[in-house]
Amino acid sequence: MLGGAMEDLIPVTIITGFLGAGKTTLLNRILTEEHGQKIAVIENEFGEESIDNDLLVQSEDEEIITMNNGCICCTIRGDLAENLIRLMERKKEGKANFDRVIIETTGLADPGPVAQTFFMDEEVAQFYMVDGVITVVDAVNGPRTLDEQAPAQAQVGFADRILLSKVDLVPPSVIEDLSDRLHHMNPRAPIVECNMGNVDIKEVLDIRGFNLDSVLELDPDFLKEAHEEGEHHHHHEDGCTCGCHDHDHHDHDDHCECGDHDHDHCECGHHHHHARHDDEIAAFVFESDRPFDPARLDNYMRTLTQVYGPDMLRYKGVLYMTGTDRKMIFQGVHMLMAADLGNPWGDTKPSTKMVFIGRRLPKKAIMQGLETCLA
Ligand SMILES: Nc1nc2c(ncn2[C@@H]2O[C@H](COP(=O)(O)OP(=O)(O)OP(=O)(O)O)[C@@H](O)[C@H]2O)c(=O)[nH]1
Repeated sequence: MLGGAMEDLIPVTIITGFLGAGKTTLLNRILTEEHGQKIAVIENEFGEESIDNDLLVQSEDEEIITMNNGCICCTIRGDLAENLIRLMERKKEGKANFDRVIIETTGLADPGPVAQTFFMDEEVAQFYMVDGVITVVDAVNGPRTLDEQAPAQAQVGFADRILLSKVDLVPPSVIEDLSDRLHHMNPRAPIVECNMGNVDIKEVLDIRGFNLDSVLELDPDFLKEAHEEGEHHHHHEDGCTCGCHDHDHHDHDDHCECGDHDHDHCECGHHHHHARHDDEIAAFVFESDRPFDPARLDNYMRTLTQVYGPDMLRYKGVLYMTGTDRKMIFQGVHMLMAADLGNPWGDTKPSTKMVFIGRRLPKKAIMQGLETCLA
């Protein structure tokens, strides 16, 4: 189960970001700041020599475990669980003193399986909870990395917070474009600029990204664009002349045949917000004023995750359901889902808002599928 945010669980922050993005710089900054927290660090890197370990400032209070015989998102995932358990045993024996853990992944790691360790491994889940996934995106190399590297995209899709590093090295227009792009890939994650890892600690620790109680905050502009785009589809189908026969995929650019890959200037005259980059990872939002039928939704979500789970990075929603006057808070990571009753709707008009972040998900089919679950 996700989100069993019990007070005595040790919060774990997962720092990801592509090679050279600035993860170690950020981590060093956190470790040197006066925040009064005792932090254990798990460093994962490739290669036999632990280089980053030497780069990390070390004080006597810190536990630093280096895992350099493989990648914790794949080959040595079991070792991560083992290390976490060993760390907890040492804490119990009074040999290690920490009240939170930070994991720095390799630049190529997919944070999904790393986060899943905390839900799938029962022993680990007994002691630890994921607080959040922080993804560092480099403003200098980020745009190219996102174009070329699937793991970099997954890291963005998975993030609870995106930290933009090296903003000191690029003009504001680059930051603006990159932020815009990241926001469309993952509207859930606030984007925070950080220079040499310099960021308010509150943006990194205790963000409760996996907490079921946390509200779903989506930028109204993103929602507005999502609506406009929906309207556009209908309009488009009525008589578009751009020659693109697969309008459902227009926003993802998958099968667009209009031949214009810079859709900002697509000659069909329409404005394609999402298609500026052929990003594998994208987000969409489902909204409705009608309540869901719980059994139908449960059934549908199970089927959906069975088929598309590997490509469903993060999904979250505040749901309007029949049979209760309370909000249903729902979220998932790949195949794992969890739902919990939240506060009563009270004076607010009940409505559903769900966001899906994934790898080339069939947006139209999922929207239609969800529609059939409405009462
Ligand atoms: N100018 C500038 N340089 C930065 C910033 N953040 C990091 N760097 C530099 O970028 C380089 C890479 O930073 P690291 O923190 O080692 O990056 P990393 O993500 O840990 O790299 P890997 O462990 O190789 O994946 C270093 O030389 C840093 O000093 C920043 O905000 N501005």
